[in-house]
Amino acid sequence: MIAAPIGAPEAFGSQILGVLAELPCLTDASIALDRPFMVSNSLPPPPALDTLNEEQSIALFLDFDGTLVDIADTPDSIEVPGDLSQRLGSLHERLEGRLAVVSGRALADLEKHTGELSVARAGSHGSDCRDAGGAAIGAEPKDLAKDTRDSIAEFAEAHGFSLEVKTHGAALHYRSDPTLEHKGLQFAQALAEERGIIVKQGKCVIEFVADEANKASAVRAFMETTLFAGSTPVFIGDDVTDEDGMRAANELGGFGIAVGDRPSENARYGLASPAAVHHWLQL
Ligand SMILES: O=P(O)(O)OC[C@H]1O[C@H](O[C@H]2O[C@H](CO)[C@@H](O)[C@H](O)[C@H]2O)[C@H](O)[C@@H](O)[C@@H]1O
Repeated sequence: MIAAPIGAPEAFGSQILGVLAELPCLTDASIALDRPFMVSNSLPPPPALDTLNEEQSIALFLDFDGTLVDIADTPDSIEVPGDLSQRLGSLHERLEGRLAVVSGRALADLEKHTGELSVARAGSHGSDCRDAGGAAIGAEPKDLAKDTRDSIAEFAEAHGFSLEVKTHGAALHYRSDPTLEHKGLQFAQALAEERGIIVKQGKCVIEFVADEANKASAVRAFMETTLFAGSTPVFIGDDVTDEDGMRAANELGGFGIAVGDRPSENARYGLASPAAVHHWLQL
C-alpha cells in the first residue's frame, strides 16, 4: 500500500511515500522543507502529569525508542535503565492501569531490552496489542511473505543496509550511511506497489509490514477496553510513526506530546528528550 504523497497533511502519518526526499536521516532532527504543514517543534511543556490526572483520568501511551530510551547507533545498542520495567509498573499503578507502551519493535524484542513488562503494550507498529497480563487485544498480526522477506534481505546485502529481521516485518537501517536513504525509499516504493505491503519511515530506517495496523489503531483498540474507556488519551512520541498515535489521541479528546527536535503536526506539547520524558513522568 502506498499512502498519499507527502504534502497531504490529512493523509500523512506513518506511511510513506510520494516525494523522495534526499536529506540524511530525514526524520532524525528535522523534517524536509517540502512539508510546509509541519509546525516547528517549539512547543510548550505539558502541565504536570498528576495535575492533569486530577482534572481528568489520563490514559498514557508511550513510544519506546527516542521517547523512553535515547536513540543509539544500532537497534541492540540502546541503553535501558535496568529497572525500567519496575518503574513503568509503578506508573501503571499511579494511573490505575491506564498505561500502554506502543512500539515499532516486536514485543519479544522490546522485552528483551526492558525485561518482562507488566503494563499494557503494543508491538510491531500497533499490530500486536496486549493487556497488562499479556492477553491479546484484537486480531493476530499478519506477517510478510517469505519471498518479500527474501527480496528485502537481498536488497540490504547488495546495497549496504543493515537488515533488522522482525517478528512481523523487516527493517532497512541506514544510520551508518544516511546517503542510502533515497535508494532505500525507491526500492521500498517499488516493492510496496508490487507486493501490496506497507512501508513506514522512521529515524534512519525504512520498515516493511503486511498489517494495516498502526499506532492510531493501537490507541483506539486500548481506548475501547473497559479499563481505558472514558479517559483522556495522551500519546508521547518522537518519530513519524508516532504522529498516528497523537492524531488518534487528538480525535479521542486528548493530545500528543512530541519528544525532541522533530517538528510535529499533531502534538500540543513538547519535551526535549527521553530524559525530560522520564522527569515529566516522575519515573
Ligand atoms: O516505535 P519505536 O518504539 O520508537 O520503535 C521504532 C523503531 O526503533 C528502532 O529503530 C530506531 O532506534 C534504533 C536504536 O536507537 C536506531 O539505531 C534506529 O536508527 C532507529 O530507527 C528499532 O530498531 C525498530 O525496529 C523500531 O521499529
